[in-house]
Amino acid sequence: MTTVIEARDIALAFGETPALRGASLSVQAGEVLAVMGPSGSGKSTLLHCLAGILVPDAGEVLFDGQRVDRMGEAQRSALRRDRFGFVFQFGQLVPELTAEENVALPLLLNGVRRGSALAQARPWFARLGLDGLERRRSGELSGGQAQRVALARGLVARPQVLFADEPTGALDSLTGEQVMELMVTSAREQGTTVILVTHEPRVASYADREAIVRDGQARTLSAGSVAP
Ligand SMILES: Nc1ncnc2c1ncn2[C@@H]1O[C@H](COP(=O)(O)OP(=O)(O)OP(=O)(O)O)[C@@H](O)[C@H]1O
Repeated sequence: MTTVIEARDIALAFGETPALRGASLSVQAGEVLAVMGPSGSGKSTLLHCLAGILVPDAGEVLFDGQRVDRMGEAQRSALRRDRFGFVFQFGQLVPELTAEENVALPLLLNGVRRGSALAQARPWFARLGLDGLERRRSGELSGGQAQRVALARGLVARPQVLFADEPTGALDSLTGEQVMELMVTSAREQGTTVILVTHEPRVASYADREAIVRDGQARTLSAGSVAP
């Protein structure tokens, strides 16, 4: 197994509030890892450090052997754009753009020409059960549809790692399970590693492995909760 991304003993405080206190975690290429733990334990902060959104005060973050914590903002931003995909709790689609333009966005930001970006975006609509919704804007989509569009946007550029922070948190449980199933299946098909923050054990059951964050520290449980 190859480690794709790793946190080594990272600490981060927001002013007086310690969010991470010596958290370590390593994620293998191609695996789906669920990050669980109580509210306020540091899950999102850990995800943001792994993704190069936040820089820890101490410790190391490595992606493909490179020290992410030593990179400048421009380099981290390029890393996020070129190698990572993101899905958040509330899809955060750009409301002025159509669904297919939203999906194509990471490709457009990577310099792919519009025609080609839209051509790569379109197959995702059939794959995620969104046929016919290509031209809708986010205000004209249901929560589950919008989240599937956000998922397609997260995966369209075939990122090495998809970071998902409570991707089903705003959905009812049936819709949430459909989104999870699509996320895990699509990521596995293209070999994308998934790091998924969730409160919900049912959501975590789609993962290969779980990491538990408590009081700013992480520990990983061995495999055993493989997708049904
Ligand atoms: N931008 C911020 N400014 C100040 N404090 C913050 C900030 N972000 C997080 N914190 C604090 O850091 C700690 C960890 O927060 P974090 O969001 O990582 O936890 P979490 O486990 O993801 O929580 P939840 O499950 O409720 O989303 C909490 O005490 C939180 O209040």
